[in-house]
Amino acid sequence: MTIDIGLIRHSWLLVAPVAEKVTMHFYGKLFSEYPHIRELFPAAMDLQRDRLLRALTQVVLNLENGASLGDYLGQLARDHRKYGVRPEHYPAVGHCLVAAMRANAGGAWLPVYDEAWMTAYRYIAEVMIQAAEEDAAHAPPAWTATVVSHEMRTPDIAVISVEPDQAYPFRAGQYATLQSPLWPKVWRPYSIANAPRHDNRLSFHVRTVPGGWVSTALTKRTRPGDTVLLGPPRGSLVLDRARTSHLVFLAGGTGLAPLKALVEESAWMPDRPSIDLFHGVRHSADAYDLADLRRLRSQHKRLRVIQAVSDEPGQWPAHTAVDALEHHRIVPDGDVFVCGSSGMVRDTVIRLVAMGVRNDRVHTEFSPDTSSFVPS
Ligand SMILES: NC(=O)C1=CN([C@@H]2O[C@H](COP(=O)(O)OP(=O)(O)OC[C@H]3O[C@@H](n4cnc5c(N)ncnc54)[C@H](O)[C@@H]3O)[C@@H](O)[C@H]2O)C=CC1
Repeated sequence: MTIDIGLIRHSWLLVAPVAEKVTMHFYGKLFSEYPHIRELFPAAMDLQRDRLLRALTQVVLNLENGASLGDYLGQLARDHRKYGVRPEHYPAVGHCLVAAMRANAGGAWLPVYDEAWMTAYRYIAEVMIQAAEEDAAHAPPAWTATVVSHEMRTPDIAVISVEPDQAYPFRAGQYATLQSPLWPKVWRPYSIANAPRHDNRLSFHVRTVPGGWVSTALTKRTRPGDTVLLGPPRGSLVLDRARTSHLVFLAGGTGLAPLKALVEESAWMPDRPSIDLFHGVRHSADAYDLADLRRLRSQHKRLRVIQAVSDEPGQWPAHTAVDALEHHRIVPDGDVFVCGSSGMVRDTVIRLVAMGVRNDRVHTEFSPDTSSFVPS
């Protein structure tokens, strides 16, 4: 089948400015015409709507690039298995999507756009159904994991270790989506804070987000012996083992989690890289992982850990992780990994590039179906 990329792009330009209206219309139509599909979704749909928008944008932007579109759709399909999506749901979604775009294009929608989108959608559905089937041959849609330890390290940061009920293959630096039984169908991403271990355990750094359902459930209402659900591992914040001699890690708050996993992984490499890990926190009391970082430093002689405190008047020099990097006059000559809030990541990358660090040496997490990596 040939997808008419020109028609898809042209029609997308008509609806992109009213994309939110399109998604509202889409879900309204989907749930009224196919009520059985409603039960796959959580009660509150706000984040879900955003995800659809982002997924559609990714598809439209990547139509020429078969390999990257295939990878993206494959990941989307594997991740959607945990929602209970089945092949028979795809035609309903395609039908409602095209109808929602047509209805919101201000009368400018042409019949040829219908055909172009249905052709593209059939291709997307085929790729996703096949990827989900292949995945089902060796992995469950989600893993049940038992909480084995739950430590409140500060009044609002918990370090939680879980043991999945079956093997959970992942790479250091990746993240998983978590669901608490207190909020069925609501998933939130958290980085896995350790490299793969023989006992299969995973640890997560969770800060209570005010009003955040999952983060509050995990920090305040979860205890050892409880279970959580884990979606499949995702993300590309991983080490390229071939080119690691000196690494700089810049973490903001609980953005430390994936970088700690990378430190652990590199500690086991035959040619251990030297690592400068900068951990930025707002107040000294937020340095929730000092004891573990000290333990890591004793195992990894080429690891340097520098804590930076940004919001304490009287502390000098008051700084963020990247301020501390400059203060120590370290000029990164290898890969630099940055993880924290989206503002921290954005501003840190700007500073790094201004310092002369090459763009392709800077690694950040970008989750394609969330605007930024925002647990809540
Ligand atoms: N828990 C996890 O597994 C992961 C969390 N994250 C994200 O990391 C963030 C951590 O948040 P919190 O722990 O509340 O820490 P936070 O956002 O309060 O601050 C941590 C540090 O980042 C600095 N910072 C904040 N904005 C900055 C900016 N624009 N430029 C430079 N530095 C800046 C602060 O001054 C502080 O030193 C959250 O946005 C979370 O979504 C990211 C990946 C994994």
